[in-house]
Amino acid sequence: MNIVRIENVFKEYTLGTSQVQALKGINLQIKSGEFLAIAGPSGSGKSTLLNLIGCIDTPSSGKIYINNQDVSGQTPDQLSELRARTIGFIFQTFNLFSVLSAAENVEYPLLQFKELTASKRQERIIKFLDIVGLQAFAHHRPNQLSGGQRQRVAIARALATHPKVILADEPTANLDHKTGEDILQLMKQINRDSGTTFIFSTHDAKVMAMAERLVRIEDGRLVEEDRVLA
Ligand SMILES: Nc1ncnc2c1ncn2[C@@H]1O[C@H](COP(=O)(O)OP(=O)(O)OP(=O)(O)O)[C@@H](O)[C@H]1O
Repeated sequence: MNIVRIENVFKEYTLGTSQVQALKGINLQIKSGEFLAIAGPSGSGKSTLLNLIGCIDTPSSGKIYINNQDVSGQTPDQLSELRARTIGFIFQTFNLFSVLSAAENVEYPLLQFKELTASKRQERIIKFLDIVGLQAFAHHRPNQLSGGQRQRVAIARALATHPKVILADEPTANLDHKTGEDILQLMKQINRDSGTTFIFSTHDAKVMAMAERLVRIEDGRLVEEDRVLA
């Protein structure tokens, strides 16, 4: 099943009096369970594409289907519901709340789900901090954690809502090479164990090499047949 289907998508930004064509006719299908890298140089359109897939922004034209739902016809409330229940986000700057502990950061997105009791939330916090190897750091605040540990908290937070797709915009950009590789390995392990689809952007060749499928974007276009890596 295709968890993401993108049909002839264009995205144009207005910057002052000029127009920037960030995406120029993107077609892409992503199957449930894929571990996919979107690679390309700075300014090529990677973040724009991830923001569209994540329903943070809408295309200028073309269609995007997430989990077989056409997102263009949805109201802002429907989109935020789809986002909350289907998509997890990981950012290059981690985006953790500095005044909350690791456990509270993981709990935060769960608070919007009224059907989850406090004890169910606790179960998920313990489960996902355990998966990312941070059970001993549950009460630490972000400034008491290393960059790699902060990104692990962000991964646990993204997983906690049981999303179908995790979107990661340059998840290793602020990490040293070894830590970045460990984070990618962890994401890959979770992908294999849980079947969660991962879509991440990168311009780092070593990170691309760890993807199972690689799609290249250049100047707003997919520039070559995407290839499945060994
Ligand atoms: N909000 C915006 N307003 C105007 N132009 C924008 C906006 N966001 C992105 N752009 C432009 O769209 C193009 C694609 O940008 P995008 O951020 O998607 O690239 P990217 O591949 O993610 O780059 P990077 O690797 O540097 O993050 C660039 O030319 C950029 O300047």
